[in-house]
Amino acid sequence: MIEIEHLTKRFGETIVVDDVSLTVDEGTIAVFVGTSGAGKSTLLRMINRLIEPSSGRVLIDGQDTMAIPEDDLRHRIGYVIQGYGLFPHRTVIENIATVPRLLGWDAKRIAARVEELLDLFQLDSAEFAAKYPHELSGGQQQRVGVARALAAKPALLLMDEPFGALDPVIRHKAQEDLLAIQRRLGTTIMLVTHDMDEAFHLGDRIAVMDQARLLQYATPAELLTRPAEEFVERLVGTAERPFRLLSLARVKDAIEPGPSQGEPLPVSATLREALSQLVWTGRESLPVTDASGAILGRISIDGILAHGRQPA
Ligand SMILES: Nc1ncnc2c1ncn2[C@@H]1O[C@H](COP(=O)(O)OP(=O)(O)OP(=O)(O)O)[C@@H](O)[C@H]1O
Repeated sequence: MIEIEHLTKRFGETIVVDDVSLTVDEGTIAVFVGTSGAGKSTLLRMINRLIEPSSGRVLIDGQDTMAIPEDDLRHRIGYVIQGYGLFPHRTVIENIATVPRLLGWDAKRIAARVEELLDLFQLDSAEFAAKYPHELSGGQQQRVGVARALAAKPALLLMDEPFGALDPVIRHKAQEDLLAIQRRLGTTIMLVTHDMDEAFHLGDRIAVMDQARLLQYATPAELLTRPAEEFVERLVGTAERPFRLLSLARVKDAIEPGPSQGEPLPVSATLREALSQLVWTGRESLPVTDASGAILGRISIDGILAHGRQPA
């Protein structure tokens, strides 16, 4: 668990992060959004002490980060930035092995871990292991960057606009891969983004910052249905609200008994995907199937709309 207590950063007279307190539960993703210059990156960098706090403290699993030597701290916390920060003169393997080497792992253990990560990130070892960063596509570099950050099994992964340089298709794939890997490894993640869709897709909780202050820290559904301030409401996008709510719920949450006609929808689809398919096919309802293809019931436009409505 990560506990941030009254964290503040001043540069001269300017307060860049103002008395921020929040907790990130183990194995969850906290996403930071807000206007440019709100202090998101500074907050993130105070966690691994790339920037020293002016006041307040950060506890990792109950331990004050000020009591941990800086090198140890950075080995325990993975850090991924836009542009990936790969070492240009080191191969993919050498990049990924950086922290395990610094920690003095033996060669066999390092090789096994690198192999495991290449596999996890779908980078074929025979093809990629000996390549240099400039020989990789942006998406591949991004995967190596995240693999490197995870190499020594860090307790926490900090990600500052990790997908900012990727095109929309690769970006979506990178988000899906991150979610799958995070669920598998149980890593705690704090991620900064400008992209609200990304925030709603990835965040167990979303922190909204403006002018150095934390305005709200809540689940995606709470941000939509109970925004703390008008700024939060505007940032999440008033026109997008019902659709974002629908993307947070699944077909299984609105399934009804009874028959229906047409191409079935998987029970794992989001209600937004289901609505899109219903509108596109011009139907009032569609059958729903489980992973084996068995029909479970149906999903209807009326059933979906009830989930996107403003709460009473
Ligand atoms: N070393 C520094 N000295 C003085 N001011 C700084 C320093 N680093 C950052 N700032 C200022 O602190 C404020 C917050 O910057 P920060 O990068 O944390 O914001 P951000 O929310 O991450 O913005 P963006 O979304 O544009 O990356 C900015 O106004 C920035 O100019």
